[in-house]
Amino acid sequence: MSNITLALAKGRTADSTIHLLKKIGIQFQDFHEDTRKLVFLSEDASIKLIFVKAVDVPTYVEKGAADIGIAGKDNILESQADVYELLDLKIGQCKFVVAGRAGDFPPSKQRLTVASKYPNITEQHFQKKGLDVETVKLNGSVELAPLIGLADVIVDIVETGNTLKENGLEVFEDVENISTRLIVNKASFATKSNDIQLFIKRLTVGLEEEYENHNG
Ligand SMILES: Nc1ncnc2c1ncn2[C@@H]1O[C@H](COP(=O)(O)OP(=O)(O)OP(=O)(O)O)[C@@H](O)[C@H]1O
Ligand SMILES: O=P(O)(O)OC[C@H]1O[C@H](OP(=O)(O)OP(=O)(O)O)[C@H](O)[C@@H]1O
Repeated sequence: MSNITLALAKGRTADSTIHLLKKIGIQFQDFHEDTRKLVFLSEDASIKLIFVKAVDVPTYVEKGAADIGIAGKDNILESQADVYELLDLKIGQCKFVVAGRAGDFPPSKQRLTVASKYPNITEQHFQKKGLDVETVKLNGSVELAPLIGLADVIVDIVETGNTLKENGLEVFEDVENISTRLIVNKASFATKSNDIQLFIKRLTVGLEEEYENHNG
């Protein structure tokens, strides 16, 4: 019987996460890149995996529908979920930045309008700086906002920097480093302590091995 339910983010980090789990001996036989299936049982029957939209992982874990979640720090921060964050899997590394039209920093305005997929992170960042901003929540293609006058700046993820560059934008300020993290439901951490600690230990060893393989 499976003891732990693990919510895993669909999308660009899923394959690397599945690969890491495989390395520590947790395999899902019927999992493949294009699957439409949402629930999987590991071959050793120790883990039930639910495959959910990245932004929803913290919700599943906070509500206890999953004991453990693997998701980006961006979605964990934005959700403000009351969960334990216990491990950095170093997958999906990127960063949050404030960006805008090249050469336009600081925009000559009293109250900035900021477009972002992440309104909570945006407001917290500017609040810390003592700046009152108007936040416009978008669901994608955020880089468009400063180009057509919807916002003065954006708060978004940058990985290679290609999207900013191709749209004539530049980084004004770094906000936070992002990577894939392991989160745990607070009640599960108490009631399933042994199973969860063992899982974390196996993952930690797997990550150390990956690190050693990459660094000679
Ligand atoms: N270049 C990147 N852009 C966005 N997210 C990235 C990038 N590189 C790594 N990530 C990480 O990958 C996670 C999942 O990203 P992905 O774009 O697949 O999900 P999503 O945001 O739910 O997708 P969608 O854009 O379809 O809503 C992010 O939460 C983030 O932690
Ligand atoms: O620095 P880069 O390597 O160019 O990556 C950053 C881009 O990738 C993400 O967008 P995504 O592909 O998720 O599309 P979206 O605009 O629909 O969110 C992010 O929101 C940036 O737009």
